[in-house]
Amino acid sequence: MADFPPMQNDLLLRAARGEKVERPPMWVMRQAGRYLPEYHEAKGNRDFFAVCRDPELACTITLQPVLRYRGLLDAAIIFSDILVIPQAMGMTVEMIEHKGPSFPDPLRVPSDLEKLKTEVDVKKELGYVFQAITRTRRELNGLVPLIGFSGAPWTLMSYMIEGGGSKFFIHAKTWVFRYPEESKRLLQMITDVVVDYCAEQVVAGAQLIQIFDSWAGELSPSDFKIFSLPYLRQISKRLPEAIQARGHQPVPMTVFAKGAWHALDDLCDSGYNVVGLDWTHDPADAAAIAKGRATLQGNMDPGALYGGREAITREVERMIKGFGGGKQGYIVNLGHGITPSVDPEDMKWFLEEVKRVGSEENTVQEALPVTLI
Ligand SMILES: Cc1c2[nH]c(c1CCC(=O)O)Cc1[nH]c(c(CCC(=O)O)c1C)Cc1[nH]c(c(CCC(=O)O)c1C)Cc1[nH]c(c(C)c1CCC(=O)O)C2
Repeated sequence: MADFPPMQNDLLLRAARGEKVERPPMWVMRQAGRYLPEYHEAKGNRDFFAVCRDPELACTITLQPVLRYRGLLDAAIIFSDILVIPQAMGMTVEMIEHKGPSFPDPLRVPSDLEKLKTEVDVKKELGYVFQAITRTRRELNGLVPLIGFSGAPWTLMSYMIEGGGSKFFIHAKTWVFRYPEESKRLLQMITDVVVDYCAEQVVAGAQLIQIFDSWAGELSPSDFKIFSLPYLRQISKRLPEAIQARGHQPVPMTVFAKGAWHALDDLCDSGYNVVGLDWTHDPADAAAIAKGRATLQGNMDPGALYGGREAITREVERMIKGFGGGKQGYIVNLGHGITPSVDPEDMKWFLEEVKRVGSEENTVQEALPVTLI
């Protein structure tokens, strides 16, 4: 077992486990990316997936926001992409500048499932991710915990069928409604790979795993229960077992099902320590539904970062107070990834304001008259 440096800041891990903390930990989805000039400098004109496959470069880029916002960010998230799983399953994925991911040969009919590998050796196909994780965990030297991640089965299935981003999800919806059994077969194939992939990330040094179901909101509430939730549950049940089978300790797990506001109650009982929220949730309403069953993570509208300092301060205060001050069961994040045109100084202001407001003594709960508690 790898021997990593002791942690200097484990706020994220304690909050994820539901412990009381001095202030809510904070990190930002897509914190390593295009809004940072140093990202463009490190990437140069290399292909996006070539950068993902270079552990040294992936490590450098992962550390960039943590070093720039030193003392503010409480976690690093490994620089990679959710689409490395379709690649490991035998599909070609290209990242096209200013357009996004593109699959030249997507799955269009059920017989296309035969094109996928039946057995995926994640160590062989995705070894570069594990190397990047181990290297980054060492380089971090205990500064903050390192988050590993995977796409959720439904989101990955959608990409594999659509062949890229989509407006109407014509192809993915055709599968859901015309080929439900074959859809479930594909979801199961992906789930099996996700479990192995995440377990190996933990073996390599990841200290928390987040599952991104970025397209969960495309499913109706009843279809979410059929085509997404069962597989998310399978992951949260099987992943700790898979980690233990490899002789390691399970780590906290986060589920982020964007757009699935209707499923919050179910997600709080789905075996994850943390439930990520997008900005369409009202913080106090979400906390009332969660009732302490899971730590909540989120959820400022990423667009508020375009609003200037006053707007950022207002939104940070509203968010943290809405989550009851955040000293238990809460992790600060945006409601989705930070966008490429955000000014890094505005991101800094956001983080500083979170630290200020999150460190305040008077949380909503503490301010309640003693007789009410
Ligand atoms: C849906 C999804 C993808 N990738 C990811 C998701 C889930 C999160 C979400 O919903 O936003 C996850 C992801 N992608 C990336 C990370 C790195 C770690 C981090 O969060 O800092 C993470 C966690 C790097 C990236 N992934 C990508 C970039 C930009 C690549 C570039 O042009 O340099 C980065 C830094 C490319 C990517 N990758 C993907 C898309 C749609 C795109 C293009 C459009 C976009 O950037 O939003 C698929």
